[in-house]
Amino acid sequence: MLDNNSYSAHRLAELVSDTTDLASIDAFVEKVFDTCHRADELLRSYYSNPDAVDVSQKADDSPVTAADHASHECWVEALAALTPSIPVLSEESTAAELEQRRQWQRLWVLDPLDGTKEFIARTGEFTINLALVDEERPVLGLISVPMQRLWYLGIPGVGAWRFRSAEGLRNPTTLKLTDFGSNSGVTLLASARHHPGRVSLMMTQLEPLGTPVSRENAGSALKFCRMLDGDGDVYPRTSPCYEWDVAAGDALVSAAGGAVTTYAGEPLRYNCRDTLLVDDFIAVADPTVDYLSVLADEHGNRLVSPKSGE
Ligand SMILES: Nc1ncnc2c1ncn2[C@@H]1O[C@H](COP(=O)(O)O)[C@@H](OP(=O)(O)O)[C@H]1O
Ligand SMILES: [Mg+2]
Repeated sequence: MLDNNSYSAHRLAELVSDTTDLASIDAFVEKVFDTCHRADELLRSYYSNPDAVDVSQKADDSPVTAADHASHECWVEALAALTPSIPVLSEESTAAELEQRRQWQRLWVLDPLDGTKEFIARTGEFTINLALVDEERPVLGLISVPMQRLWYLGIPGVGAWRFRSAEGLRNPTTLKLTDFGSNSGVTLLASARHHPGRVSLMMTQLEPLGTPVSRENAGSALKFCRMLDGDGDVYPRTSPCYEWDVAAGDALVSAAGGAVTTYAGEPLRYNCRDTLLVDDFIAVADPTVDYLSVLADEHGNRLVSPKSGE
């Protein structure tokens, strides 16, 4: 599947070189997919048995369920076996487990269940996000969509693909954002929960770049997947979110020829601050379109803030 001869593939091979018995990056990806199968099954089994979901509130008042914890345990155990020297930063890691994280140059960034509110509300719009980060940048991103039985894998500099989980590594669809061409309109990606006033302000700002401006809703990291499917042009984030919500999508969109940047046009950097909240960002399918000229000011600040439009 992969071009194992490219520079990025060699670099990735080096990064995971403590993995034993793996002849190629394909073999490595296959092992990751084995775990994905198991975690997907776990999430689907909780999803079909709401009585077992057991919702509680975290310190930041966001919900967490038995499904988040089960997926976390599944991944942490599998990644420890696959890449013993690469630590895991998960949404469900404890503070003690993350105490040394700023010293980690290379790490897995995991959201074992992104879209917990959607999972509880039974919209099906939840994902698993996994990224391998090296020196503050993602070098591999995987988003699993358990209810659609799809996996999206991106390796910047190598490529991006969508797989049907039933087929594993066989018959991937290559994802190239440039293949979709341009039409006259602009489709903005947002969550159904995102504030309508804020989203409509941004839609008005986008009008100089093409009309009609339309909105496509998708929860959590599914916004990245919709962009990779050719169903969205721009995903400007207006509300806070964490590194595990974004790192895998960043790798995937970049690998497919799009871009994810701050509002100053800089790449996002991971695991390099005390906070795990990610910088405000904008993901775009076509980096030649100057979205920042209408969505940011000359200092690189977004024009629509979390309080705008309320
Ligand atoms: N006020 C807030 N602060 C930080 N992160 C937030 C937030 N509101 C939503 N999020 C993040 O956004 C994710 C949902 O994405 P979206 O808003 O695009 O649908 C949540 O993922 P989890 O469900 O994994 O907690 C959560 O991490
Ligand atoms: Mg989560």
